[in-house]
Amino acid sequence: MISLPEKFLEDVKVILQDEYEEFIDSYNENKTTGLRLNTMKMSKEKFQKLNLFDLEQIPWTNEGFYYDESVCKPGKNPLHEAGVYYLQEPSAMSVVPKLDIQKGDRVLDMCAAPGGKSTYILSQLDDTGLLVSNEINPIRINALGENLERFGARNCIITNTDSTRLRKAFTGYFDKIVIDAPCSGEGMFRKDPFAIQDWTYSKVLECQSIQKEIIRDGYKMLKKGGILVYSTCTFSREENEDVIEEFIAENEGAVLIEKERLWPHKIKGEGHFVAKIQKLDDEDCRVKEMKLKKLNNEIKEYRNFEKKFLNINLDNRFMLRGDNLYLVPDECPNVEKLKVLRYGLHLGVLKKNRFEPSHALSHYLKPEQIKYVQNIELNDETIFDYLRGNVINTGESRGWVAVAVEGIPIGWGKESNGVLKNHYPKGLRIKY
Ligand SMILES: C[S@@+](CC[C@H](N)C(=O)[O-])C[C@H]1O[C@@H](n2cnc3c(N)ncnc32)[C@H](O)[C@@H]1O
Repeated sequence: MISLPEKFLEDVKVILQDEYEEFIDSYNENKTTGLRLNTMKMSKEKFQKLNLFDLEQIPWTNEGFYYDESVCKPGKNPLHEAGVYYLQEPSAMSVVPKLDIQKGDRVLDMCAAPGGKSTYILSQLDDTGLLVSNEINPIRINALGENLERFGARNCIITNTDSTRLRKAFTGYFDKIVIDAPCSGEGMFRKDPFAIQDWTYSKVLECQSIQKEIIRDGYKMLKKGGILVYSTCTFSREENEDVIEEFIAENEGAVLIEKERLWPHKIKGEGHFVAKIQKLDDEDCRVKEMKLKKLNNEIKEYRNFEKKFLNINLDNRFMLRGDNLYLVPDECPNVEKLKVLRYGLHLGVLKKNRFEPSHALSHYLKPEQIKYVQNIELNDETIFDYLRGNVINTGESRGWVAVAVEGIPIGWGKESNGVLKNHYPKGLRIKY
């Protein structure tokens, strides 16, 4: 049995009373592990037909499955690199369904890295609406960028700022907001011994003060009728009910729709707290649309690439940042005052007399939108060679070719004289 902080145990005993022993016994069980399907890339039916990893349905999430990490490693499967699924702790999958995302919604994820909630929101938006995915930490934001890119994000802006600046930019703008707040991480104890070492009661109180600030700012960014979902992976009353109750008491128009605790002795998961609030009061919104310059000659090389290698013609909602070309979301607020990591989909780089497509573009496009696709079966070792950065002998000379696994594009290669030169990004190449 792992050794847990005394004060933590005392507080949980007060909350759980008769159930306390059952809760303590759950620390003798193994941690649970799950994956969540990206339905923009593969249907549930097709995924289940592949019969991988001996999966078991997670009851509260249609797209979520348990797997047993002692018998399989889904993180090392090429479908993971292809963005077909995301590895996520099962109880954390209970958060996004509470948002009841509708196609076309404007959604904000305020504390987004590494992307567990944002990737889920993206698949539910299904290439419509807008996701603003924000992360305050400039290092953690890189993993967020990679995960969103892998999921095939187009209608997504990634910002790197604090809640106050965000509030000033987006007052009254969003239909849905998720705050997966920084917390003392008590629900991580079974998963990560460092979380136990790192825990102190002062950390609980420090987190509470940050949480109160974030929820205040978050609420201001909702439009009338909008929904805010607040969640933590911790058990303390201070960071959960206390934050929500104080907030509701201070805001007349805020209605608590539901709150739920997932306990590891009651469900198969590490534990979570989720509260859903609706805003009934008015909020003035002054957010302006981003002004886009029509680009013609500047993007000539992109248009040449498109004509030669794609089967689609993208709308002229382009933006140039240096020589980086972006396709901005259909609805794009002016974010010029914020620090932005991605303005929608990064299409690629305009170089002298040529266009080089981005890795993100290969993940966004459907195979039928690409002229040349080199498909590799999941059980063919060649796919691992590609992911390691090796060249592939194809015997053809088609130029830009998307490499796909089970029909899902996973990256680019440039083919000439029968050889496909590898363009899988160096930082993502696998070492096994
Ligand atoms: C629980 S994690 C988010 C996990 C993420 N939602 C997911 O599902 O993958 C909380 C995040 O809040 C960020 N954070 C820390 N302090 C913050 C603050 N003052 N304002 C906003 N976010 C903060 C942390 O960097 C961390 O990435």
